Amino acid sequence: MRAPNQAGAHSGKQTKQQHEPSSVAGLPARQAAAKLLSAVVDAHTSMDGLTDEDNGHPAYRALDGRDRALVRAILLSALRRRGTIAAAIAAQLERPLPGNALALDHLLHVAATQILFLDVPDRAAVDLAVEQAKADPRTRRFDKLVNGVLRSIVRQKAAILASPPVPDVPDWFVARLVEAYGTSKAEAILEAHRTEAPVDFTVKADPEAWAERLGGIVMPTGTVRVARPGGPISTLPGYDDGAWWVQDAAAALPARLMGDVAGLHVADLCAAPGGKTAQLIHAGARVTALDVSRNRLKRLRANLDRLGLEATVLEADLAKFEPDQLFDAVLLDAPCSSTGTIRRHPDVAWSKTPEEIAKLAAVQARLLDHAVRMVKPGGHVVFSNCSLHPLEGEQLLQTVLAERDDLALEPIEPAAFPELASFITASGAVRTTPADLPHADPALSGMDGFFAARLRRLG
Ligand SMILES: C[S@@+](CC[C@H](N)C(=O)[O-])C[C@H]1O[C@@H](n2cnc3c(N)ncnc32)[C@H](O)[C@@H]1O
Repeated sequence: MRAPNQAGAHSGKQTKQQHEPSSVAGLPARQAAAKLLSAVVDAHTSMDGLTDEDNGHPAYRALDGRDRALVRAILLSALRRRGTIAAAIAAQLERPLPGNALALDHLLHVAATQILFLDVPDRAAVDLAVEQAKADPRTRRFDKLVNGVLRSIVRQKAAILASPPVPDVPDWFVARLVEAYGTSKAEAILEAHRTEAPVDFTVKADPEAWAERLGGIVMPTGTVRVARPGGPISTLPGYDDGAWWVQDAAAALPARLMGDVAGLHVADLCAAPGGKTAQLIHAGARVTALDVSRNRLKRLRANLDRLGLEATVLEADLAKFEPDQLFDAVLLDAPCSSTGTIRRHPDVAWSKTPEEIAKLAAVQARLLDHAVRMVKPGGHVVFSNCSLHPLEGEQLLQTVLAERDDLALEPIEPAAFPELASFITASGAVRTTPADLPHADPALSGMDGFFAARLRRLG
């Protein structure tokens, strides 16, 4: 198949997209999927924002519930398997698409995703893609190429899916993983990323009984894990009674590193939507939960209400916050690149950039400085985030500790936390990745990438 030449394809930047009104069923959903895919990979926008039911992308909000669900499904698979899909498309072309053929590229990705990974009839995926190409001046002349490439992918589907895996994240991301974890662990992380994450629950009590009721298993760390819950979360048993909350197995670890917090006044900084706040209150702490985001604090309040738990909630920017008292202990679950959550949010690998990771590391160092000032001398500060990149974890901590003499790392002892032993690093911090907590069933494997360290304020 011949790829279009540079002159024949126009980038979104050069030509305004002019969609003709479409009466073809299913076409608006595919058009919206291509627009949102472009927003993630070209404009580095997060999928959560684009698919927000009230404030999301207009093309998404114009769809009904069924089409919105289809767009989300297309995007999740298109981003999770982007390398595989790109390779399948490239293999059908005599030469690569030019870099400015973005609209055509996104259209092909959206259609190939449906053919390879979704339960959409192949014929519908191909025909709608051809219609989509014809409806857009940037792609109109390539309708035959679209048809040929996609039909070829349909014919080769089994072989494509059986071929050796290629990375489904950008090259820089692979390089960072290899640098941090070595080739074989990096490959295991990339493999874990290919399967959708299970749903994890932190339960107030009796994990075995809840695992049975929810149709899941109890993980070695105490989290209840369900591969495919039988319906929306809010319809599951125990939801209305506040018996549990959804929280990845790795996200449940940092609060536990604070040890026995019963009776202590603990500040949960960067607290929303409140998973760790709930753990701390449930463990007997008096908790002040602070976050800068009003919307996210609304979710925190709703979550605590449902769980029947109480905290003092503060809307404030931690970087400017001056407490009128010092806390016994502080948890800082800092805003980060979220690259540890790639299985749940496959857009993260494509929407984040190395520059952003460096900036976020600097923000976190500043927030940690404020967090330390808020704890009484002798008190614990647990610092955590859901990044896979050492720049935001191991390296950040090393720099902070080298710069200040009022802070010491208090290593996590495997004897005190035997269930965490395999995640404890040589220096006594906790590091998890999606390749950890393996299970024979990939749908029950893995956990988010997290870094957590326990520090003590000395003076
Ligand atoms: C990783 S999330 C926290 C997740 C939460 N700890 C939990 O377990 O549910 C990071 C949070 O940091 C908040 N945040 C970002 N910058 C902040 C700042 N300068 N001050 C306070 N909160 C901030 C964000 O609004 C976000 O809710």
